[in-house]
Amino acid sequence: MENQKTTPVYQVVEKFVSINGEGRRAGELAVFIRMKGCNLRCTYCDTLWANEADCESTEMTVDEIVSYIEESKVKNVTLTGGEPLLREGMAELITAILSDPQRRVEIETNGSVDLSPYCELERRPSFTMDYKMPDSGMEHAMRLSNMEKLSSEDTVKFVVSSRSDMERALEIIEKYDLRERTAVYFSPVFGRIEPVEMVDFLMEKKLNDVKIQIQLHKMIWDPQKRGV
Ligand SMILES: C[S@@+](CC[C@H](N)C(=O)[O-])C[C@H]1O[C@@H](n2cnc3c(N)ncnc32)[C@H](O)[C@@H]1O
Ligand SMILES: Nc1nc2[nH]cc(C(=O)O)c2c(=O)[nH]1
Ligand code: SF4
Ligand SMILES: [Mg+2]
Repeated sequence: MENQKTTPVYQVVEKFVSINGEGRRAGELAVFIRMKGCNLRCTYCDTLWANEADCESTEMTVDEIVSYIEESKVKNVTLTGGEPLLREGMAELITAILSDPQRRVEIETNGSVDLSPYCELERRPSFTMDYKMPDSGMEHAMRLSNMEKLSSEDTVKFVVSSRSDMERALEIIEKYDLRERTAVYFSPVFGRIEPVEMVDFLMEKKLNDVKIQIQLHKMIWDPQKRGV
């Protein structure tokens, strides 16, 4: 009995179907599963509520999450948070979701958690990995060994607040040859920087193969609205 494996449960703070407002599949329908809790505290986080210890959550098993996804009839699944990769049993959940060959799993992750265990899965999820900028206050937490784990199916996202953040992003892009490895996105911290300033930066630096993306859901709904 002592070695009996316990079934993992996941603390889910919200689940919903929407269009993906971010990343390579922006504009497509996706099912979102948002996990509670985060190890970082970015200055701009739009989901801080999900990281609070007293945030209400529902304990869900793998089977319950997969049933919810199945019932939605939506193929794109986004696991987010909080920080989804802090949870025990994430590999098990990803494998169960991907047992349907039609589905795709995208993981929004904060750059501080080792991606290796998930790269070794039989079907690998797609990572949208933030590299946290100086203005987030969390750059010190970046796990640089993740850079070499990224493939052409993944994305590195720089969520920038200022010109100096963009200068830093450019240093990182060049240092790790990111455009040769993976997709590279710049996204504005909502309301903190004018997107036109970002376009000007790309033009000034002749920065090819970098995409600017504004969170689409915040254009469609009230930017504070949850569950969309
Ligand atoms: C809420 S986080 C959850 C996943 C993970 N903790 C992370 O940081 O990647 C999802 C995405 O939203 C972005 N984000 C959070 N607050 C934002 C804001 N105010 N403006 C733009 N993007 C934001 C994060 O940078 C991240 O790419
Ligand atoms: N519509 C919508 N798309 C998203 N893509 C990534 C999100 C996230 O919070 O990780 C998100 C979100 O919160 N809403
Ligand atoms: S890592 Fe993600 S969830 Fe955590 S504080 Fe930063 S943006 Fe928010
Ligand atoms: Mg969000």
